Amino acid sequence: MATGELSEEQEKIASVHARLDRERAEAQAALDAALRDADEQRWHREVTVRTRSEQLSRLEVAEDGLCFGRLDTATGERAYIGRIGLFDPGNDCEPLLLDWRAPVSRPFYTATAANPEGVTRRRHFHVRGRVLESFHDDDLHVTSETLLAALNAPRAGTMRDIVATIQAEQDEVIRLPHRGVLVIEGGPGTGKTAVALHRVAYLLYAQRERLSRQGVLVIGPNPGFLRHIGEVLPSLGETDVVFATPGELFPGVRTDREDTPELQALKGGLAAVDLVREAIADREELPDEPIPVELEDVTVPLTAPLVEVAREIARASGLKHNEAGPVFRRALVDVLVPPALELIGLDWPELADDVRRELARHPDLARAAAELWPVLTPEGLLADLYAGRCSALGYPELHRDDSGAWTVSDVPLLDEAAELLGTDGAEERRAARERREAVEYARGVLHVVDTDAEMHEEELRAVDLVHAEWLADRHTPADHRVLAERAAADREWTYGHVVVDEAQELSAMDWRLLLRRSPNRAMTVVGDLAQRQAEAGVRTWHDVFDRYVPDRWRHHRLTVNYRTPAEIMACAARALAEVDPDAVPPTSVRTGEPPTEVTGGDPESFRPATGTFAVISVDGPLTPRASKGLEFDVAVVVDPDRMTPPERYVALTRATQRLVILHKPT
Ligand SMILES: Nc1ncnc2c1ncn2[C@@H]1O[C@H](COP(=O)(O)OP(=O)(O)OP(=O)(O)O)[C@@H](O)[C@H]1O
Repeated sequence: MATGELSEEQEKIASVHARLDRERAEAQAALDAALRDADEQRWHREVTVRTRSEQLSRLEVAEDGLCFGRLDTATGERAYIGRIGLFDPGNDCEPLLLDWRAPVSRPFYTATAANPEGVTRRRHFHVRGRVLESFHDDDLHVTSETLLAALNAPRAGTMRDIVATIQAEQDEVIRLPHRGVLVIEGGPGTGKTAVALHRVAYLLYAQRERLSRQGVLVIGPNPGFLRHIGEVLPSLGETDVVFATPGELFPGVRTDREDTPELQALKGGLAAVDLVREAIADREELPDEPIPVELEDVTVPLTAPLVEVAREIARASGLKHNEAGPVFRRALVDVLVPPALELIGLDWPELADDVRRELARHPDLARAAAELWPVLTPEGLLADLYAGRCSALGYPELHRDDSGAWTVSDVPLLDEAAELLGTDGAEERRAARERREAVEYARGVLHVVDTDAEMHEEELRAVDLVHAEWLADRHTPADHRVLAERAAADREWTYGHVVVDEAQELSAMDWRLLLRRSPNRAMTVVGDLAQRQAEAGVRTWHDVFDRYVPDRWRHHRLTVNYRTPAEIMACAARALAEVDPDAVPPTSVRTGEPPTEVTGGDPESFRPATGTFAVISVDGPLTPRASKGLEFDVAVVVDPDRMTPPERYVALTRATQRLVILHKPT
């Protein structure tokens, strides 16, 4: 590495930083101006402030490792690759720095000696702050020095982005143009999570307009995992992403309580849809005793057979339970008219109309309708089911004392119930009323404007140009919450893209819920069937996706292990063979030290002076289940023989440097 060349490259890096500084100053000035501008309409100002703040934070996070590579091509071109794209306005907007996601940057990740894609040199920069310490050129076929340096470095508490070292097999998946469900499968440490997150960043770049309107949902198994991966996308400047665990997918509920494996299996199977249907049907009741409805002259008994006829009419309407409530009530009136006339003893058509009117307004009948066909909420329905109704339905095992203390497996059931119950229309009626009022108000405003000034007939008037509906829309305050907040609070929100990590753990009912959130079926699904710990989880990907996207799902396998050195992987491979004798373990890219096996002693004694550390044991502090997707420089696995084979496989593949197997003395 010649000194002259180093200072030439340093100059280049300084110039891209200078450009970044200028863009930041411009964005800051625009933000300050928007904040000062009191004349601008409030909603307009809020939008400008938000857009500028987002732009500013994107530019700020790009600072760290802004430019990490250079590509030279056979045609004599030279391009610098970085975290964002920067252009030179003084030079016809020539690119100064290419965004890593731009199509022209692709050969930086994919060129090989066998297929150089026109690349003659790939250069990696090692930058600290803004100072270029060194660089090296790789010869397009050996494992890059930069990759090994990144993999050998001690881990921070949270996952980092890998933009500077994405490998060719990973790049292919990150940019795959597939529009349906993409299943990425691979053993532990093959970079599935890293790839899925970089795919999100890539899609946000390639389809920004659509995805920033609809947002992206990323599902991870538990809050610890979400914390672990939570920094990757912000470090790439992306924020329109909602992160959630399966226990947070029903608005208003947030839980990490687990049912027993038996209950998870019962609630997770598709038969649970019928269970929810039965629970609703159970609330469309017949009276034990006839209910007296007192009319002016006679008292008519509302008997079970009459209610049954009304119930059949309501059910035959095909409407959801809550939406069919008014149908049931009208049917009750209809079925009561003939017995009422019989009791009165007269059968005049006009009298029938009077009786019908009286019944329709009758409080006894309204009360009876509300009891026999109540308006139900998903939470109320399931709480009543678990509190006792489950026994009569043949599921006594569902009973629990704290019926409203939701578990993760209740979440898709609540969502199913919301689907089957529908709304009672109150929300829609309120929205329609507010809109009517806004239009009325706008009409009034237009009327004032129209009559205020004296005008000639041929002159254009406000009402000729502006409709009341349009004016009302302009003044209805828009919802300015950030997308992530709006989406997370709305059960009917549909996302532009859904990513599911540790997907092997999700039940059939979880998938039903998630596919509702993704009507366009644009999903990236990441998992490893050999690591499945949940009883109700995925057995084969065909089971899940043949049902929903028979010809729009693709399976892609990653085979290289970037986390665990070969010696540790060889030990973990024995656990893998117990899970599935035919499974092929991933190939480690690094070698390291063999695992240490000891009997007795304090796990804490293995804690390294620096770097991350965990003790994984069925009794905690970190259980195999909670360790899913995480990694540590040093991992102590306590009594692996007490774990199930998939638990053991997960626990033994968490270490990046050193694995200690500690047997408790018997
Ligand atoms: N190209 C790469 N450059 C640098 N680091 C990488 C690269 N690919 C993966 N890694 C690192 O390898 C480690 C394992 O990656 P990741 O957690 O995504 O694997 P995984 O397949 O999701 O594992 P698991 O199945 O155990 O959840 C992470 O530290 C990740 O940053």
